[in-house]
Amino acid sequence: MTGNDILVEVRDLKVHFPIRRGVLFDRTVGHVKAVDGVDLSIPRGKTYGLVGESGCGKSTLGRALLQLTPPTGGEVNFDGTELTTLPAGKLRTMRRRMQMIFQDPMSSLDPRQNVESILTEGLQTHGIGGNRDERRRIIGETLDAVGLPRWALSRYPHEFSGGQRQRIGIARALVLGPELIVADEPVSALDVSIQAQVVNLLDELQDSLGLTYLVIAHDLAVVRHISDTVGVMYLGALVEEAPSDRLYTEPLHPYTRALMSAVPVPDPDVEDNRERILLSGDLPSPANPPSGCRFHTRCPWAQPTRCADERPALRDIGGSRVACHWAEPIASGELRPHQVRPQLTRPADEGEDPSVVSAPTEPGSYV
Ligand SMILES: Nc1ncnc2c1ncn2[C@@H]1O[C@H](COP(=O)(O)OP(=O)(O)OP(=O)(O)O)[C@@H](O)[C@H]1O
Repeated sequence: MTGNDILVEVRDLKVHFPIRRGVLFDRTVGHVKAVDGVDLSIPRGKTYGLVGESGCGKSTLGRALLQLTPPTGGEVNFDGTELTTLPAGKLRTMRRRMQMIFQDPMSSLDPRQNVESILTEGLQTHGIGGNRDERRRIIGETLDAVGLPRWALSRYPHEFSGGQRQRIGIARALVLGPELIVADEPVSALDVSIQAQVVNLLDELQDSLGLTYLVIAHDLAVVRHISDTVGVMYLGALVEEAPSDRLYTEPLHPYTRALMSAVPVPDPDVEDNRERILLSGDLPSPANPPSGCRFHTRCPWAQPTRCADERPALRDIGGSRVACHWAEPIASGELRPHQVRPQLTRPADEGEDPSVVSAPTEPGSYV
């Protein structure tokens, strides 16, 4: 097995949810294009971090990858098997190898089941562990792996802290011996002090068990340290994908640059002088995405040509994949962001906060 052995390959994946209206006769009046043409691959034993703001389609992509939400189009290949056309019975068998960890362990764990029952359920469903002793052995090893004591078995989810509950969630996935784990916001419901422990646990488990991860997070800091590759999503599509270090040190897509510029830096001197990129407007609706580049309505570098009418493909630029027509002149500084004018949000005599500025929305020019 090599680092380039691809475990998961996603091609042109689409998930379009129908928008239905009508009381007597249901009719489809449009579609929410939650995922709209995503290509990505994850080598075995590696971590792919997926980031982007709320509503950009991260969770839907994770669920579609595991076929928990049926894709509308595209392909998902898992270890050589195409999942989108797999008969239901075979897909159920395959599920053991692909597990999910959720954001809020409290809502994903049944409060009426104790830990032993939670962990036994999956083993029984998949016919793992021939008898009670064998199942107990597997469960005991899994508890050790996630750092939970044996007495946890007889306890219920509400008797644990948030961090311990997430360990139960991880144990529930792990007990089946999966190869791929999709972790959807695995630490965002936890106290900051606990987040690092859970991230470290995921890291250790990957090392000891050779797991492959898709880690979904809106927080760039969470994925940075555990990801080998990071993909940035905007309105259902990847806008940039790069090796983790490179993405953070050399973001190329204007949206990635804006996300990075919002992350505070601990060094006060750097913090005072760092570039901050303001995005104008809200995230457009995935039911009615902008034409051309979906980011052009908020992009500080948007140009009068191409951006509004030509959807940029993800293309290779020195080891990153970037979906921007103007990535090279932006990176070189030849193309500059539109100036952020101090434009007050309310008339001056209404007691406004003069520090509040908004970026202009009209496209600028090549300078
Ligand atoms: N079952 C569904 N039916 C209709 N629309 C849906 C469904 N699930 C998600 N969506 C819509 O798809 C879009 C993407 O949602 P998704 O939850 O995948 O985004 P996300 O990036 O994971 O956001 P968050 O971090 O808030 O979960 C959103 O506009 C959401 O409202």
